Amino acid sequence: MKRISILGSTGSIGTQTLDVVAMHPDQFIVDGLAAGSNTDLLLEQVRRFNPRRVSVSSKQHAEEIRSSLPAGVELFYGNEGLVEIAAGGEAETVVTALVGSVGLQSTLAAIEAGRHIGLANKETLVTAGHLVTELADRKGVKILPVDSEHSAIFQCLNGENRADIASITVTASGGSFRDYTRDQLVNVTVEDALRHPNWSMGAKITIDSATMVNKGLEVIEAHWLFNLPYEKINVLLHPESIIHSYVEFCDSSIIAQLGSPDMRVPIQYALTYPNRWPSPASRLSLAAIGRLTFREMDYVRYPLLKLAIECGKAGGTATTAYNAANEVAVARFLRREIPFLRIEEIIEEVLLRHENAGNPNLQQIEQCDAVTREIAAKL
Ligand SMILES: NC(=O)C1=CN([C@@H]2O[C@H](COP(=O)(O)OP(=O)(O)OC[C@H]3O[C@@H](n4cnc5c(N)ncnc54)[C@H](OP(=O)(O)O)[C@@H]3O)[C@@H](O)[C@H]2O)C=CC1
Ligand SMILES: CC(=O)[C@@H](O)[C@H](O)COP(=O)(O)O
Ligand SMILES: [Mn+2]
Repeated sequence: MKRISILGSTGSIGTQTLDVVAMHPDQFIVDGLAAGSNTDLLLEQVRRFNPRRVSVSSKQHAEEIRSSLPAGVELFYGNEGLVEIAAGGEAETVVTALVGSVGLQSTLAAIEAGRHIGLANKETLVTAGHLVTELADRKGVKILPVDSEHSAIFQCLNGENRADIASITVTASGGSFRDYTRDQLVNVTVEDALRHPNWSMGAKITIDSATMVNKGLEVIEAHWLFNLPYEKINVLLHPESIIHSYVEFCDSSIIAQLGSPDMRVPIQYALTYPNRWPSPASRLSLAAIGRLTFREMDYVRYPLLKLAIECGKAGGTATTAYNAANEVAVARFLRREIPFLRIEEIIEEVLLRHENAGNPNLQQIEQCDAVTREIAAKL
C-alpha cells in the first residue's frame, strides 16, 4: 500500500490522481488532500477517499466545511494548511498539483520532511529549480515527473547512462492557436484560447499552451529535472500529441515515448515507478492514426518561448520574474481585463525592468515574485 497526499486535489491533475487511486483501491491510502475554494468537491473526495487531514485556501472556506467533515478529520487552511498536508501526516509521496508558484513553500516543506514528490506543479521548478533540486538531492528525495513530456523523457532514460544523452526534444502541440497567424491573434477570446486541441486541462495551463509559455516553462523544468544544459534541450511542434517527447543518444539512436493524450498514464507512472500497472487509457493504434506530423518551432511566431529560454540561460531570478509576470498576465486575460497579445507585452515589459540577482535564496525568490506581481498588475 502506498500512502499519498495531494496538493490541489480538486483540479485537473488532482482529480485525475484520485481517478488513478480509485482504479487501484487496494494499492493506495490517501493521507491528506489540499484544495483551494472548491469545498463541495473536496467534501465529496473526503467521503470517497477517507483522508485523515484536509486543507482549504482560507479560514472562511474552512468554516464552510468544518461541520460537514467526518469525525477525526483534521482541518487546516491557508499556506500553513498546504505545508501541513505536504509535510505533516504520514504520506510517502506528495503529488504537487497546485497551479503556480504558490506551490513552492509546500513543495520545499514536503521535501524537507523526506516525502517523494510526484511533480505536476512545474512553476515551482521554474521559479526556484536550484533550491528544489538541491534540497531533494540533500534529502535523498525522488522528484518523479507528472508532466507528460517529462514523464516521457524520464521513461526514455530508464536504464540509460546520462553521459550518453546527445539531446532531448520536448514536443509541443501548438495549443489552441497553432494554425493562426500573429495578425489573427489580435481579437481572440478567452473561450477560443481555452479550446485546447488535444488535452483537457486547467485554465491557466491551457492559456500557457496557447502562448507557448507552457513549452518555455517545460524547457526550464527539463533543465532542472534532468540536469541538462539548455543547448541540449530542443522543442518540436507535433500537433497530434502522440509522441510525448524523445531523447537522442550519442550513437544517434532516438528513444521516444508514445501514447494517447491521457494524463492518468504519467500520473500513475509517477506513483508506481519503477513498476507499470494496467490503465484504462485508450490503446494507441498507429495503423488507425496513419501518420504523425512535425514542424520546426517558429520562435518569431512564439516570442515567449524564446524569452523563457533566454531567462533560463540567464539564471538567477530571471525565471522567477518570467513566471510571476505570466501568472498575473494570464489571470488578467482570464478575467477579460486584457487582450490575448497583451500577455506577451506584459512579460516582455516586466523583464526589461527586471534586475537579475544571481543564485537567489528563498527570501530573494519570494521578494522577486511579489515585486514582479505588483508591477505586472499595474501595467
Ligand atoms: N492539467 C493538466 O493536464 C496538466 C497540468 N500540469 C501542471 O499541473 C499543475 C496543476 O494544473 P491543473 O490541474 O491543470 O490546474 P487546475 O487549475 O485544474 O487545479 C489547480 C488546483 O490548485 C488548487 N489551488 C489553486 N490555488 C490554491 C491555493 N492558493 N491554495 C490551495 N489550493 C489552491 C485548486 O483548488 P480549487 O479548484 O479548489 O480552488 C485546484 O485544486 C500546474 O502547474 C500545471 O502546469 C502539467 C501537465 C498537465
Ligand atoms: C498534458 C501536458 O503535459 C501539457 O503540459 C501539455 O503538454 C500541453 O500541451 P502543449 O503545451 O504541448 O500544447
Ligand atoms: Mn506538459
